[in-house]
Amino acid sequence: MSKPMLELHGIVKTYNRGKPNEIKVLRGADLTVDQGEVVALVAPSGAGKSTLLHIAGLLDTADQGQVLINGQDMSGKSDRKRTAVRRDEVGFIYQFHHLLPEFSALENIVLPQLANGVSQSVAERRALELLGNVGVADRADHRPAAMSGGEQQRVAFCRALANEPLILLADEPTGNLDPATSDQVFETLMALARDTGLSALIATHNMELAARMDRVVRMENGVLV
Ligand SMILES: Nc1ncnc2c1ncn2[C@@H]1O[C@H](COP(=O)(O)OP(=O)(O)OP(=O)(O)O)[C@@H](O)[C@H]1O
Repeated sequence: MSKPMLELHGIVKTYNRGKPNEIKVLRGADLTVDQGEVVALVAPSGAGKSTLLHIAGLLDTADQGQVLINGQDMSGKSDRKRTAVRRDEVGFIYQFHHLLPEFSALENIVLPQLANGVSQSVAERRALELLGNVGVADRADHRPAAMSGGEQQRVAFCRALANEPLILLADEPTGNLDPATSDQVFETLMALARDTGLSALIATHNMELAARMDRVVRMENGVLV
């Protein structure tokens, strides 16, 4: 039996409501991602992929509609509750990685674990293992500014997985990567889905990569098809 991990029901989002520059980005988007399922989200630039991911990841709120995470309806929940669910159950890879510039790659992956009560030694071991999976263990002591864009992206991927989320949301996670590295990150993701039941929703412009995921959904005129 498949278990829904992320459910979006009738998500509506309008920016600049009532103003001349009003833009209706989401007009009733529905989506279910099951446990262990990796779904590609494909749409032209500006269609609303980031908006949808931010709402799904509880970083933003919808005007209408419901977001359920692991069966739990998050609509109307307090900020405190939403923050706790986001921290414990959701991993997010931003379009622009948002690594903490004053900390090393390792520290960027250790810190969210410490915030979740994991010990320093366990957190470091996990961070190094994650970095190793995507071929950047030798960059563990580098700060983001001393890494290439692709290396930073891979560190952001590891950070998103640091607290063993149920759901990974990613905004163009392989955008800066060459084909071989992109493949390595992708294979790591698919192995995690297979072995740990991680669910993922991945926005991408890379159609070849999208076709290798379990399912592709397209955003058209503010709905998912
Ligand atoms: N905070 C905001 N205020 C007003 N308009 C916004 C805001 N955020 C996004 N938009 C607009 O909403 C639309 C959807 O933006 P979004 O970033 O979700 O698209 P996207 O599909 O992720 O694009 P890309 O592939 O280029 O990253 C765009 O027209 C954008 O200009």
